[in-house]
Amino acid sequence: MRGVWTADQVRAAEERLIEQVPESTLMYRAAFGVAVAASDLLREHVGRVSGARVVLLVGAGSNGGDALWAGAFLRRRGVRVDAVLLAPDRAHPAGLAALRAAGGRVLAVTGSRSGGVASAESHSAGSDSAEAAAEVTARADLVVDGIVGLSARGPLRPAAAALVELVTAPVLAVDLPSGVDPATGEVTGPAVSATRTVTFGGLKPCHVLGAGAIHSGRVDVLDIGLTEELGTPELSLLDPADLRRNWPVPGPQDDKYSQGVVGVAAGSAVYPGAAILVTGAAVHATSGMVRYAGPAADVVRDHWPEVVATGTVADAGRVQAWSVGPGIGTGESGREVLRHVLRSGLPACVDADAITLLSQDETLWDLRDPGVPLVLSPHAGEFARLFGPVGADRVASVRRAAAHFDAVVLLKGNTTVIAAPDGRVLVNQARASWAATAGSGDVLSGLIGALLASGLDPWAAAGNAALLHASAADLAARGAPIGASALLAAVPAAIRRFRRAED
Ligand SMILES: NC(=O)C1=CN([C@@H]2O[C@H](COP(=O)(O)OP(=O)(O)OC[C@H]3O[C@@H](n4cnc5c(N)ncnc54)[C@H](O)[C@@H]3O)[C@@H](O)[C@H]2O)[C@H](O)CC1
Ligand SMILES: [K+]
Repeated sequence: MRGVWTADQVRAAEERLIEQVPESTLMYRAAFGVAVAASDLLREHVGRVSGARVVLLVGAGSNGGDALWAGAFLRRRGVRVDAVLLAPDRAHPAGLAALRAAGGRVLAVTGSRSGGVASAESHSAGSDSAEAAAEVTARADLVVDGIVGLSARGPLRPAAAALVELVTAPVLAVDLPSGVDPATGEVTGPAVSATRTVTFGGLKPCHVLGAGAIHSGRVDVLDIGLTEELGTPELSLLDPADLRRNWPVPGPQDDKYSQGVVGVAAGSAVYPGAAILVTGAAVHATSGMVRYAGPAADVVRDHWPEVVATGTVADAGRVQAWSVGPGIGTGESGREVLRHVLRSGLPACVDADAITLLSQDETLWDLRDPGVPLVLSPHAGEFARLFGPVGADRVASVRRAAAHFDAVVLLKGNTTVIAAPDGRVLVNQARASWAATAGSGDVLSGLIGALLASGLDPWAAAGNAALLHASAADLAARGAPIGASALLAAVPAAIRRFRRAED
């Protein structure tokens, strides 16, 4: 599992570390890491380091300081470095002196009320027109983004925004791509699109959430001594090694019952698709047995002969967990199915129509045994019905909902957020949006139900299912749109890939 820490946590860790190590040492370490990454990128994209042109975009804070020091290190490798100071009077003094001493060129740009590069003023520090800054930026082999870091607030100021829009070269972001909200990953205006980001101590929310994850490019975490001081992460990400360790596979002593039998209550005679998809996902996710209960029993049997299918949940037989909801409808028959599942005292993944039913009829909650795990897996619309609009801070909303319902809540989306009632949060950022297709959520329900039946902790069940689901979508799509059936068919290949994956 990889941790993700908030800006406040990082600052607190830095304060503790500074009692042992001078602040400037941390900046050298950070800047040295940035310079190494910049050299790598130059080799990769330009084929050389010495003689290549690097432009540093430098803001008012220590993020700019990191960039300036990195520029000084790069000068020693023969790189031609231009620093564009976006807040010339507040540029990091020691960093600026170091860059100058190393022979770096400095251009100062200040924004005006009307904003933008064209209205920049000159500054005593250098040659200094906004046009000159725009020109060097447009000609750079690599741009180092030191505009803002952890203390970024709101959209980029106009001068920075205008320069960012001119960049065509690969960008190395220092700590995080400027223009992205550090806490939520939200992008509401011009923002740096980094090829690579070098961050310090640990990942921050903007590296893994929403548009921020895309704008960050590849993220390298550099331990400058902070990592030990960071404490409990705010969020976590599952990595392939977690999935490999967690995904249940049969052992020599296992039989079809011992691995956990999953019950599927989904679909209807008129809409059998959900039944087929949820059941199919459960069949592919784990070995053992899947029982289907509902009006689509005949179709399910035709499709998945290995499934034990019955007409009603009451006749389903023994299961260890339920996957309930997709396609059951929001009328009385669906309500009766959900009642049965909630009364059963078994772990359940509650999705789709079952979520709508819960949002319409509060009394359904009373049927639940509070000691038994529940996973709610809404999309944003269902979440809104259940708990109110998600808002910009998805993590905070989902965490509140999980505590409120005393359930694991998995909010689907390009960034899937999975919160446990005790406040733990997992996020899974899909690399592409191929899973945004009808029926894809049904597949996820089946995966979660199967993992619950195998006895996995419900938070881990939901998280592992989300990671596997996104990976199956990528594998199936390979660059072209897919339907949920193709996603479902790719589930075994995705499991195989994780089970073979190296750490
Ligand atoms: N603790 C660590 O991990 C280390 C961090 N380092 C680097 O330091 C920055 C954080 O530095 P800080 O001075 O706190 O803040 P910023 O550089 O992010 O800049 C704040 C500065 O920028 C102005 N500003 C805020 N929002 C905007 C905006 N939208 N547009 C333009 N300007 C903006 C604001 O006025 C402030 O003055 C961290 O990211 C690391 O890169 C260390 O060097 C190593 C240890
Ligand atoms: K930055």
